[in-house]
Amino acid sequence: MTTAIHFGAGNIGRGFIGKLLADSGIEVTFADVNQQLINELQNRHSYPVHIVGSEVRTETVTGVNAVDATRPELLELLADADLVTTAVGPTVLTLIAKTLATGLQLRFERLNHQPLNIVACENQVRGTSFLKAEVLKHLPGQYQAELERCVGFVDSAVDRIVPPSTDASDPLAVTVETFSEWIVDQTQFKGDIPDIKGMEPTDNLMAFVERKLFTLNTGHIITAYLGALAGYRTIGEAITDPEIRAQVKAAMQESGAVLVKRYGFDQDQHQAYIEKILGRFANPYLVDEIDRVGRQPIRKLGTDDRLVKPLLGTLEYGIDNTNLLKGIAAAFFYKNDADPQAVELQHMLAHQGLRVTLAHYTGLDPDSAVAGQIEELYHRLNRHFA
Ligand SMILES: NC(=O)C1=CN([C@@H]2O[C@H](COP(=O)(O)OP(=O)(O)OC[C@H]3O[C@@H](n4cnc5c(N)ncnc54)[C@H](O)[C@@H]3O)[C@@H](O)[C@H]2O)C=CC1
Ligand SMILES: O=P(O)(O)OC[C@H]1O[C@](O)(CO)[C@@H](O)[C@@H]1O
Repeated sequence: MTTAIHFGAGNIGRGFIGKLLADSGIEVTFADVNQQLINELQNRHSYPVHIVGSEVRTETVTGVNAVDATRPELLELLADADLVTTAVGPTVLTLIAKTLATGLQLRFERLNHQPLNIVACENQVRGTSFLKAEVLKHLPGQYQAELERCVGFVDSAVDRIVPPSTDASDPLAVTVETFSEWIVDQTQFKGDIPDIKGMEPTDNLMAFVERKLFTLNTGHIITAYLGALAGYRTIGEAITDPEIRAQVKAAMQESGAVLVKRYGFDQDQHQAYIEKILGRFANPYLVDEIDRVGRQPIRKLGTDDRLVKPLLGTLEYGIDNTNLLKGIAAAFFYKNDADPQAVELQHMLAHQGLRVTLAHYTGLDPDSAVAGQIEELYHRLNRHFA
């Protein structure tokens, strides 16, 4: 039987990747640091997934186990596993890299030369390649050739909206939308590509990664920041505001024009993809807090992330970008005392002003025309919502 270790028994871990693996007959062990989740999974070996859309149904995932990610038992499991997946968040990849390297060393010391594939399922362009670079920092030099021979680091794109569950009666319950898409780079596997229903191999991953991040995530973050400014609490509330919906749609069309130009997507199909995403944001059965989608604004303002990368594409191809610029301006209003990045952003903004803060976190030239436009839009939004 194929065995998989999945790092992160959170929303995507339980509601998406772990479920697909278990449904495909793979023996899944979740590795996490949340003791309550670990205990519940070890006791019950199963959990419910509420799938909500035009129909609502509950499926039960069975036959799963859990291990404390800080315990040596995990290393034993890594020494034998066929597949490792993660859904822990990009910042935690750096932390689990050391554990992975130690497990791989044990595997190689035991002369296990079976192929192992590792797939990071994060909102990050080529997150698995990033993880590989982190693992290599911790793996002694004599094992690195073996790693290249036997371990596939497979980049992927993941798309399913899974907010924290509102089912207070069960800590393992998870609520997911009907839609799901998991696309993996077929060129990076070692050995056979595992047969997992719902995992789609492609030889053109970057097109799909950028399509997802710079459409769904771009639209989502702009919904969150404009929604927060207008005083809404959830994405569903914000996207039903006609003005916000129109701006979010226009921003996705701006980034969409870049994607169509860069990857040759069919224009009409891409428009339908945008409409479908707007419908997903408005899913009345999902309670998705603006603070979940807006979290870590500094990461999201990064040069390669969902706001600035599409903007740079519009500059490259000479495409209109008014709504993307407005989305970036709106990010500077995002306040959340529980989010250290939101606090840091506001602190710098208050002390250094918009241009310097913008340039610092986005990499944009503070004297560029777009920086000037963002500043102007920032002041306009300030006046509008004052
Ligand atoms: N929730 C969503 O709708 C989507 C999320 N994603 C991405 O999936 C990733 C995970 O997101 P969520 O599942 O929403 O987050 P989450 O916070 O629900 O789950 C993360 C899990 O990782 C665990 N964790 C933290 N540190 C760990 C460590 N050192 N070792 C092992 N486990 C550790 C946490 O305890 C938690 O259970 C993120 O990269 C996110 O951007 C991608 C698509 C959709
Ligand atoms: O998980 P992140 O990168 O913080 O961003 C939240 C985004 O990820 C998702 O959870 C899933 O793609 C979206 O709902 C949202 O745009």
